Amino acid sequence: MSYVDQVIERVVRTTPGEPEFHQAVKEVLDTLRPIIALKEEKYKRQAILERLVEPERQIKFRVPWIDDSGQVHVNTGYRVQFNSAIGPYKGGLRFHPSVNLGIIKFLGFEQIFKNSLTGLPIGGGKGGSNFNPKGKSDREVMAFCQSYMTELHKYIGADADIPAGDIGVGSREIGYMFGQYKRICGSYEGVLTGKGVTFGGSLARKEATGYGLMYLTKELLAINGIDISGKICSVSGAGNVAIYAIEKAHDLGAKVVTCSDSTGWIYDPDGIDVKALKEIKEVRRERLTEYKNYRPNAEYHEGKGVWSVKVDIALPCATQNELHLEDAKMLVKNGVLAVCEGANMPTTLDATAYLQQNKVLFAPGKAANAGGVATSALEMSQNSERISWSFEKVDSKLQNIMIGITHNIDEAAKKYGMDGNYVAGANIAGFNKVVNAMICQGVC
Ligand SMILES: NC(=O)C1=CN([C@@H]2O[C@H](COP(=O)(O)OP(=O)(O)OC[C@H]3O[C@@H](n4cnc5c(N)ncnc54)[C@H](OP(=O)(O)O)[C@@H]3O)[C@@H](O)[C@H]2O)C=CC1
Ligand SMILES: O=C(O)CCC(=O)C(=O)O
Repeated sequence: MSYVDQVIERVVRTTPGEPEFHQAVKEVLDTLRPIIALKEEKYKRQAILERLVEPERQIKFRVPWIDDSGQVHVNTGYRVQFNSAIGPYKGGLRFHPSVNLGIIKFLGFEQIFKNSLTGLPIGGGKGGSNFNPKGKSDREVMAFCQSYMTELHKYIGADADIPAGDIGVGSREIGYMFGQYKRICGSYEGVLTGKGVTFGGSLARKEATGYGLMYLTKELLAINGIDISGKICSVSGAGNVAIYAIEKAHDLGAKVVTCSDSTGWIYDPDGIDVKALKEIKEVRRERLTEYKNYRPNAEYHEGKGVWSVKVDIALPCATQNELHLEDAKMLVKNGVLAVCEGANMPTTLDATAYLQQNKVLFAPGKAANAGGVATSALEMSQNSERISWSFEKVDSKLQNIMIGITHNIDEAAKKYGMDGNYVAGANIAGFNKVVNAMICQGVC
């Protein structure tokens, strides 16, 4: 059995019940085979892969909180500090009822390579809870966030581990957690990113993941001789990443005709109205059923279906494993040119393979959505310097980072004879830097 297969087998055997983590490890290690083969003995002796797939630390804790009626609830909190070879742990917090250790580990593992691709000094981590913020009052969300931070503060710090947002965690939650950290530690420091701009947040962080996705998509198409202007796109999700991906796609001359949430999806042939979407999702925190009140010509459908619409570019921006083989087949049948992932691991392994076999340009999330964490790292720089940069300055740095990532993954794929395989390109480029740092730092 090859070294890669031994490590995959060991991961599956020793971490039962973590299918998303297994999926992420398989995807990365499979594409790294040619690189690992070049130095197999050295990596084996150093147990590089065994160290890479084992988190440096995983923290699991009780989060008790009181609802508005006086009832006490208990949720489980997590923080997985995966790899600090190239910088302090960095990665978001997810509050969603589906959260478990395996999901946080897959996200933390992906984050190692993503953060490496940004070119900035940040290691990989992720956290969250099975708490569901949906339908909770602001006071209940605050009570939960304060309780979560009361435990988490022991393990994080501006130079140690810097969490941010993810599904279910936006500026409201980050604000409550920042307030509690400050209160407990008596320290005003850049311990979280995605903060409000009046207390240390960076301009353009809110927009960064979605905008970054579109900067990379535009560049990837351009490398392949295609102009993004005039292209029709489908987006899934209606949260932070989806909203700002749609906004930037429209700025770039493309038209997004779909979005979705966990209950249904919208088809708007005139292009999604971003102002209405922001009002529904960011301000009123409502369901997408409300969209028809703003745009009577749009269609609302229950359940899933965005990938059945004929488009040039598909942008999954909701959650993991939301684009399946049947969806990939439908997209290919409808002539899709590119699939660029705004979410983390939204495309299943067989769907990814099908898209690649059918010559669809496929940009994996760890490259395509890296603009969020990159801008978080820019927020950390501003916090350290005690200054705030203008929106334009941050946005221009973000554009340069995303263009850099696009060329980096393209060149890495070419260098190892896998021209056009951007999954391999992203994994190779991310891996090389982290492994080099791990070897230089000795056995730790
Ligand atoms: N925020 C960031 O900066 C970054 C986020 N990401 C990734 O992007 C994705 C979206 O994150 P973000 O936009 O921040 O999260 P949000 O919570 O802002 O939005 C998530 C959206 O996806 C929908 N959704 C979530 N879970 C499911 C599900 N199980 N089935 C169907 N729809 C679902 C939500 O529906 P509903 O409205 O009903 O809840 C919502 O519309 C995630 O994969 C995240 O890890 C990646 C990089 C950075
Ligand atoms: O901004 C960050 O630190 C993390 C963003 C994130 O969670 C992600 O890239 O998946």
